[in-house]
Amino acid sequence: YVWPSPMLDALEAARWNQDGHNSALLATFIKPCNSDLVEGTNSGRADVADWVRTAYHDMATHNVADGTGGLDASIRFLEETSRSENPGTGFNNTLSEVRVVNDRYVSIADSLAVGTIIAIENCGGPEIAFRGGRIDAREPNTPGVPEPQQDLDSHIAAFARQGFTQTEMIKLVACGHSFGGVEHAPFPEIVPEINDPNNTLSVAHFDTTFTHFDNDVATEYMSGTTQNPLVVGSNDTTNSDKRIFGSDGNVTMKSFADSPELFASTCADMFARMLDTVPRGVELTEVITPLPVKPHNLILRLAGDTLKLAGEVRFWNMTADAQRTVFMLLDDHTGGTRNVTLTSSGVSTAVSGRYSAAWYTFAPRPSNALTFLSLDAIAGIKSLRFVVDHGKLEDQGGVGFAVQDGVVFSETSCYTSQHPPYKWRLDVAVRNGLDPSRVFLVQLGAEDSVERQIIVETDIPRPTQPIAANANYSIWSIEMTDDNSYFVGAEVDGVKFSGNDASGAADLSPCAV
Ligand code: HEM
Repeated sequence: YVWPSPMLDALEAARWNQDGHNSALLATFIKPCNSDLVEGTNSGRADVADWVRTAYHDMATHNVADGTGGLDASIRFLEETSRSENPGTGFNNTLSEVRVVNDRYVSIADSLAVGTIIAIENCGGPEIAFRGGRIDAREPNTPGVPEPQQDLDSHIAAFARQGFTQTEMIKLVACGHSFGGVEHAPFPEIVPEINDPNNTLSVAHFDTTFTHFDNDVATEYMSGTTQNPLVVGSNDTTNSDKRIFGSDGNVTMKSFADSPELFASTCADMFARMLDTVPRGVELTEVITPLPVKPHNLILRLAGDTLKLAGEVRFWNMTADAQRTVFMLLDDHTGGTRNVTLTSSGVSTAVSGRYSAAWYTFAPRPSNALTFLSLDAIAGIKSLRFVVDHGKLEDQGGVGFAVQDGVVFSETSCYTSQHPPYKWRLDVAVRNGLDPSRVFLVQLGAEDSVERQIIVETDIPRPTQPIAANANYSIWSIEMTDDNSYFVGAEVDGVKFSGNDASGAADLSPCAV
């Protein structure tokens, strides 16, 4: 895709900025892979396993016939987590963690999907294709998660309802049960208390490497050494993995035991299918691959006769190198181009360090604070291009990286009271000649009644008399009386955009009296 595209940019960031500079912190929960931030590292549980199981239980309500259910974060509803098919604390723990990437563009369901992928990839697993665009359910789905005491026919029927054949059932269960195990508290009939200080919740694991993705679940099963509590449990009624794994005469499990590569590639496909099982009518995006060059968190504001620009750019598949030179070319509205040398600001990694990305800040010198580049407000700015080591021009195939300077936050915004009753004024600078059909504010972090982040827009009334900010911009103002933060947005020729510059009473200077 072509940058900027707010939703794809946000999904791409959640997916690929996994660890290090500007990462969304998802990876910190599963680093190292035996961490369980809620239950504790010696609990016998692990966040990676909880996330994978949560994704499956959320999806497992899907019905291919009527299109209901699927990966839609309906597992967040108490009505679902209190069902006997969903025992344990793992679902709530998972949601509280993966929601760090949930925002106005990344649904809770997308957070669960991307969290599951990042967990698997960083704990020994294969790379998994991620698509975004899941829509969070408004209400619980119909029950239908398989349970261990059910017979093989019920499981074949349940997976068929979810859209999977019997062979795919064997594959998906083996892939999932590469992680984690069965915990005593929710399943006392399957697992006794173990009384082990390194396994305080008494979890009987599916294989000996329960925090790491590998084919041990299959090799141990085929060699007869498995301790999988759903295979060798003392009560055969709950030995569902035994029935499922053996249901094709062990053909699938043998192929997995024989080839770790086949197991990994099969699981990459099966996990992607699981995560992409969504209610009918939901349209997922293309597979989100990393943009080779990606501007990040651009902030543009007007201060008198200058436009102030801050931001960073990320170069994919690049490691840190102090000798490297990176230039940014800023093309303005008058045909002029300014050349700025950028400063390295950090490195991020993805997929357990398989990929690195180098980040550069637009700030003229290293600084902890937001340091802005000052641009002439009359010439403005149209787009950015980049050149690394005097080499190839990075301009997205000629279109450049478009920057909108038509509607920006104005630093004349100010407060009269930063405490209840709040009183402040948000000023937006609109470039003369742009003629937006609307200028509005977008409330940061707004949620609807079922916790879905939503975009709440407040229109700023068009001024009856233009108030000039300088020769090229006029001010649109709105009086505010709350303590929320807002982005500035506008609609021009039917196209909506909104900035990254959030402001509230707390961010402003006092109004002149
Ligand atoms: C017939 C189908 C299945 C049955 C009967 C089943 C049963 C179970 C049971 C009883 C547990 C223990 C949960 C606990 O102790 O709280 C469990 C854990 C788990 N299941 Fe399944 N499962 C099935 C399919 C799947 C699938 C398809 C996946 C994912 C692809 C999956 C992933 C997991 C994971 C990762 C855990 C470990 C959770 C943890 O340790 O916190 N399961 N499963």
